[in-house]
Amino acid sequence: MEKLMIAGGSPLKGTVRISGAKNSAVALIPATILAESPVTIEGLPDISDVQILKGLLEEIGGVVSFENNDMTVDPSSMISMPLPNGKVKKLRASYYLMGAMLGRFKKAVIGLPGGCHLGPRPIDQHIKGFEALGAHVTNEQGAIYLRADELRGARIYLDVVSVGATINIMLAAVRAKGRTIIENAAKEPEIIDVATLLTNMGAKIKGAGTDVIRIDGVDSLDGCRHTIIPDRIEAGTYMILGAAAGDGVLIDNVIPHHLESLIAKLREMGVQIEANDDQVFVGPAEKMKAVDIKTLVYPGFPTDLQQPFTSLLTAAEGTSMVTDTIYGARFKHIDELRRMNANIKVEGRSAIINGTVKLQGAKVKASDLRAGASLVIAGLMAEGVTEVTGLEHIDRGYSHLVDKLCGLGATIWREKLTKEEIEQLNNA
Ligand SMILES: CC(=O)N[C@H]1[C@@H](OP(=O)(O)OP(=O)(O)OC[C@H]2O[C@@H](n3ccc(=O)[nH]c3=O)[C@H](O)[C@@H]2O)O[C@H](CO)[C@@H](O)[C@@H]1O
Ligand SMILES: C=C(OP(=O)(O)O)C(=O)O
Repeated sequence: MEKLMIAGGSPLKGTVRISGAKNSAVALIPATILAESPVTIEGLPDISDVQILKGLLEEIGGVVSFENNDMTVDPSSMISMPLPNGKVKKLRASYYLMGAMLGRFKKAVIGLPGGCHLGPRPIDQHIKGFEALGAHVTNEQGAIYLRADELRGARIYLDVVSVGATINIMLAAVRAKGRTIIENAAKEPEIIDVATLLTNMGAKIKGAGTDVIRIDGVDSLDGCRHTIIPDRIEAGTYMILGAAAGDGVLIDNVIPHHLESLIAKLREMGVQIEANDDQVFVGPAEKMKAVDIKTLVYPGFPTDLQQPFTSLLTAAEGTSMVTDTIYGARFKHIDELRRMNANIKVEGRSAIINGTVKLQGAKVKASDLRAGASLVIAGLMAEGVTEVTGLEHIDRGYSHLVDKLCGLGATIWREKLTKEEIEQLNNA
């Protein structure tokens, strides 16, 4: 086990290259199950979620190679092995094995997923979709059992706009007989990315990226090559970092259109932002103004950037309010930021941040992935040394974080935890 050591205060400068999108990667990899021949996905991020999914595909008989960020999956010998426990609980996106295996084998047994603890994260809309397609779905001792004699296209209205349910239903429906219509679908860029891969495999999908997706099922899907989109959340994290502790940071390999809500908010604070086709420059701000943000489904402000943004707001002059309408309890980072001298109150679904304060280095713990990102940003803004534990969360979603930050001039390194520190963490 390791911790991150951050000596704050050195202004960050230079260029950082963004990796492939985690939330695409974790759906594209299971989608390969649906093909009859090898699929190559180029530009995957080096994160633990990708490694775990690779292991899961191997457990069901896939032949997988992963070199230089490109993964080739030969799914031809896969079988519908039950995956009730173990690795499936280490990440959220193992739920995509349900849709993909149901689509290909018409049966699957998958344990309930893990992922960030952000309050309740039900999968009722995924199950509603599978049932509408003709699957019989039961929950037995924490594992979801899915079985269908045949999948038939259906009209499915999502009661909640859900990224996971939209993609999962799409994965199963591409191999159903007839037409499926998903209404009130999520519109995140990762959904378009998955639809692009499936279309290249031979699927017939229209409307991905809008709130109505039409899928005409096909009998079989073939292998293909696909290049993943850049990670808008990783890019957004570095943009926030550039504003919080930067002296001119160029973010390379980004689709600025995916980050319009963040760009608008940073500009409102007084941060200088210049965007071109695939780069965003974040310039230094003399003084930053407090702003309010409310997380919404895409293209609204992403919940996954709410926690990193909160750290930035500690340096803004005045009172800011952050409201998370997607995950009302996504505030576990706040206690840790308070340890670092932040002046933040949580009331219901909102955090109220009073600035400006100078953050102070402290020993803090990442409770989830983006809490980790918020603490790293805070550590780089702070006076003195910050120690961040809970790196297993950060490693789920940030490829080569230390190397990328060192490349921008940060003083940050990983250190092994001592026996005493491990004991303290286990007892906390
Ligand atoms: C692997 C992945 O892509 N993770 C992302 C995905 O998570 P995930 O796909 O789990 O998030 P959803 O879009 O499904 O969740 C949105 C909201 O709907 C609720 N809900 C969802 C499904 C359901 O069946 N029933 C239900 O009530 C959730 O509790 C949440 O309040 O989108 C989230 C919202 O943008 C992001 O924070 C996560 O980074
Ligand atoms: C919540 C997140 O991830 P997951 O859904 O994989 O837990 C995230 O990426 O911020």
